[in-house]
Amino acid sequence: MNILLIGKNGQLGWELARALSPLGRLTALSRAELDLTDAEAIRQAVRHVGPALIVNAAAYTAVDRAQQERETVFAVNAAAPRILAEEAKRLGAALIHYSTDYVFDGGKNAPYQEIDAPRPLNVYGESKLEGERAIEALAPSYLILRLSWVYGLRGGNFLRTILLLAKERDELRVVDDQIGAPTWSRLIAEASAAIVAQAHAHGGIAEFLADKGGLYHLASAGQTSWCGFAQAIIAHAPLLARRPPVVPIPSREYPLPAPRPAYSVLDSSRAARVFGVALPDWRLSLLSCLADMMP
Ligand SMILES: NC(=O)C1=CN([C@@H]2O[C@H](COP(=O)(O)OP(=O)(O)OC[C@H]3O[C@@H](n4cnc5c(N)ncnc54)[C@H](OP(=O)(O)O)[C@@H]3O)[C@@H](O)[C@H]2O)C=CC1
Ligand SMILES: Cc1cn([C@H]2C[C@H](O)[C@@H](COP(=O)(O)OP(=O)(O)O[C@H]3O[C@@H](C)C(=O)[C@@H](O)[C@H]3O)O2)c(=O)[nH]c1=O
Ligand SMILES: [Mg+2]
Repeated sequence: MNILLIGKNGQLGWELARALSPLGRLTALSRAELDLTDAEAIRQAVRHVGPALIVNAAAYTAVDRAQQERETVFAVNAAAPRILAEEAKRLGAALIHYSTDYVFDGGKNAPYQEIDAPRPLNVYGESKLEGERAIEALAPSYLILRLSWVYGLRGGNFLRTILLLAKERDELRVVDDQIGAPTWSRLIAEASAAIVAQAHAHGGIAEFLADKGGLYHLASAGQTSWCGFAQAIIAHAPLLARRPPVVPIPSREYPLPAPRPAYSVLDSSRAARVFGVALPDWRLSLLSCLADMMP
């Protein structure tokens, strides 16, 4: 099976390149090799590879910068997925795409299900929702996995930021009124690969996802605040020379251009039921990830 992976240098893309490689002949492209703001380049790349499966791990993910760069954000997060959906349809290929808990407004106080109505608070979330809707409208065989608070040892993410700040600051001040579930990029990639691997028994990936695909939530079990996440990182990161205290603060004391949902825990039970993939509690995964920092 030919697999086309887009966004191979992102935190999730890097893990997907590893996790998907046993499943087929993988062509993995970086931004330098395929710029998703170039519609014609997307069509050419897909037609050149002729994949049975397209996996899109690329996105515009700078939530605050996105507020000022609406046009580029929508090109990458909405227009590009639309083109991928059109091309997947044309080839009879399956499309796997990732979305975010930031499609929700945070007004709920129980885990969000796939049937809950999205209402994004920021440009990033709006653009990701439009990308979802384009795929749902156009692709006959697709899987959209909505993720939350993705971290890993590579790329820009909250865990890496906290490890850097621990070296520089005597005290960290982190918001404790935004609740979600930190999710390790490696486990998302492995769960994605496990779903793809199930297609063998179901007549191929396009047939499998035409039947069982759709929109699914996939995040760690449990929940915490960014402050709770930061405290766990500082407590358990190996080889830290200093472990400064992490002080809880309200979001109003950490003003940012983009509003964020106060609550965005995802209910991932549908993915567990249909595909048998369920991620462990966020603390357990964090410990596995931190253990990976050891030489
Ligand atoms: N990070 C998170 O907390 C969350 C992420 N998600 C979703 O998960 C998916 C993966 O995100 P993640 O790995 O964390 O994000 P990263 O920001 O780590 O990676 C995104 C990748 O997309 C690439 N990219 C950006 N713009 C373009 C472009 N114009 N053309 C081609 N490639 C481009 C980046 O390239 P370059 O390396 O050059 O910058 C980068 O490699 C995305 O769909 C994201 O929306 C969902 C929930 C949470
Ligand atoms: C570094 C830092 C952040 N914060 C706050 C700011 C913000 O409200 C919250 C989260 O920080 P960040 O800006 O790193 O996280 P953010 O970019 O909002 O993360 C989001 O990224 C996108 C791509 C997603 O899809 C989401 O699931 C989510 O992971 O923590 C502090 O309070 N103190 C600090 O020292
Ligand atoms: Mg960020």
